[in-house]
Amino acid sequence: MTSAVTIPRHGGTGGRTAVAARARQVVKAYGSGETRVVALDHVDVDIDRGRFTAIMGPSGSGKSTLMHCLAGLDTVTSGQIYLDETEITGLRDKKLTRLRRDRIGFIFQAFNLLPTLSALENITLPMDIAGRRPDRAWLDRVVETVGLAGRLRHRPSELSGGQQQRVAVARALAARPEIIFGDEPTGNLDSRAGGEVLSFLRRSVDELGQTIVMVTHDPVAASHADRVLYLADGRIVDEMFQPTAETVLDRMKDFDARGRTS
Ligand SMILES: Nc1ncnc2c1ncn2[C@@H]1O[C@H](COP(=O)(O)OP(=O)(O)OP(=O)(O)O)[C@@H](O)[C@H]1O
Repeated sequence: MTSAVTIPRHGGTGGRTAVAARARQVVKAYGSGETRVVALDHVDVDIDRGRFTAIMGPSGSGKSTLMHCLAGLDTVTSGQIYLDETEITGLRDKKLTRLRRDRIGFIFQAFNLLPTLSALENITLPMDIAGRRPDRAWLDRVVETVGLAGRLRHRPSELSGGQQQRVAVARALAARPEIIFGDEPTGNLDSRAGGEVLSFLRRSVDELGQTIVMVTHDPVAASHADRVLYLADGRIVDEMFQPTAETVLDRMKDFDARGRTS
């Protein structure tokens, strides 16, 4: 363990608010007239800092749209999104790009690693681009947390899918973003590799104080979260704290029985 690193704990928010991100009355509509689709219908949500939140719901319910709007990857039709105290809706492109680069981390289903770079070079690439010097002690801690020590000189093609996604997780964690968004981060992995990645995400919340929001279809993946939000037809219709795979699955069946899912 490296003692030089300050580890924020639950409750200790480092002077920031206990809510990492907020959506207020967010509407996102695509198209117009007959083809208009309301993907988000007046969504209000607070994302707690230092917690792991999963977003679930049937196909087309608005999960990715909500994540993209919260992360400033997509604009909203109306309403506001805040990252900590910064309202990101209304920020101009340049400022938004810088905010995403400096304050938000992403993990996608496709690992998006550069094939010619080593694992370590991939991990530090976003910081290199931003001209930021990686905090060595933090980087060591992250690499240790995601279990990559000994693999750092390997190229992505020399790593398994699970290891590649762990590099992507380390890349997201290395810059110490305020919040990490994951869109089906284990969607391309078998259950064992997926389980490993999920436990590293869990550890990064418990041990590094990271805030994570993850879209998933998988009750087992959702069971690693502290809280599950359920979307249906662009609205948050339910939530669950301290989920287990069984309780999540039961809740999904319940929705099915009530005809709320497609
Ligand atoms: N670029 C777009 N143009 C038009 N409609 C869109 C666009 N993106 C999403 N939609 C629509 O918005 C709704 C919500 O889509 P979204 O991708 O957020 O759902 P999801 O819950 O993430 O679905 P899935 O689980 O299938 O990925 C859907 O009806 C979808 O067809």
